[in-house]
Amino acid sequence: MTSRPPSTENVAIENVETLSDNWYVLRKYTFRYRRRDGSEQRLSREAYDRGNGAAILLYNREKNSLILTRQFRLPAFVNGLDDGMLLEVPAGLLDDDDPASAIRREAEEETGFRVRDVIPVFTAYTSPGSVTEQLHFFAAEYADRDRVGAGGGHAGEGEDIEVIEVGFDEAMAMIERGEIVDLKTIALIYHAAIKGLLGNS
Ligand SMILES: Nc1nc2c(ncn2[C@@H]2O[C@H](COP(=O)(O)OP(=O)(O)O[C@H]3O[C@H](CO)[C@@H](O)[C@H](O)[C@@H]3O)[C@@H](O)[C@H]2O)c(=O)[nH]1
Ligand SMILES: [Mg+2]
Repeated sequence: MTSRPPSTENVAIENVETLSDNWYVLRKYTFRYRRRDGSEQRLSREAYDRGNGAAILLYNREKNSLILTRQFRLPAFVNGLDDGMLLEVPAGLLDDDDPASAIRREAEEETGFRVRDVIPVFTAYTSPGSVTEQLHFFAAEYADRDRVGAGGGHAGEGEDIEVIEVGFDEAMAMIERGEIVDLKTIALIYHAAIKGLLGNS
């Protein structure tokens, strides 16, 4: 996020306080907000800034399949996800890369697949009431020969990522059975269905 807060004729940020700056940054913003009826309110809101990210649907038309990752997610674990193991499309933070470069890097680190052409699908705020993150969604076709490594992520950073190839029909059924419960993953699988990337065999 930019260091200088934005403003409009209806919103003026008056104060920014850093509440936590440990791994990522939690800030408290105090701002004047002009309501639609013209009256003004002074409000404060907290926003968690962990940077922006990218996610990708890796799909294979011939096999009618896609690549998912499975890893332990502490926030989901402490909020009701049985053993904390979450199925997701490959995804990661941009760090200092542009979205397309970042998702190529993350796809290879996490799954071992080196993808060439990545197609931008859409960009969306993942949790706009509390988290600043914008997530860039991509799709790319993969083939077995594109696998150049085992994936798995960075063990030194605590990543322990299992790579799973799933049939499209099974992935749709897993959403319905509540076995795929990650929103970015559901969004990309539904995108594949709606656009006929998979499932139209
Ligand atoms: N030490 C420490 N490490 C952390 C912490 N939080 C995250 N990490 C480490 O930071 C790295 C982040 O990995 P990425 O692959 O870049 O990000 P991600 O966690 O997969 O995030 C992706 O999925 C998120 C959830 O859907 C998205 O929010 C995000 O945009 C991105 O797409 C991982 O090695 C993770 O263990 C923390 O509080 N402490
Ligand atoms: Mg990741």
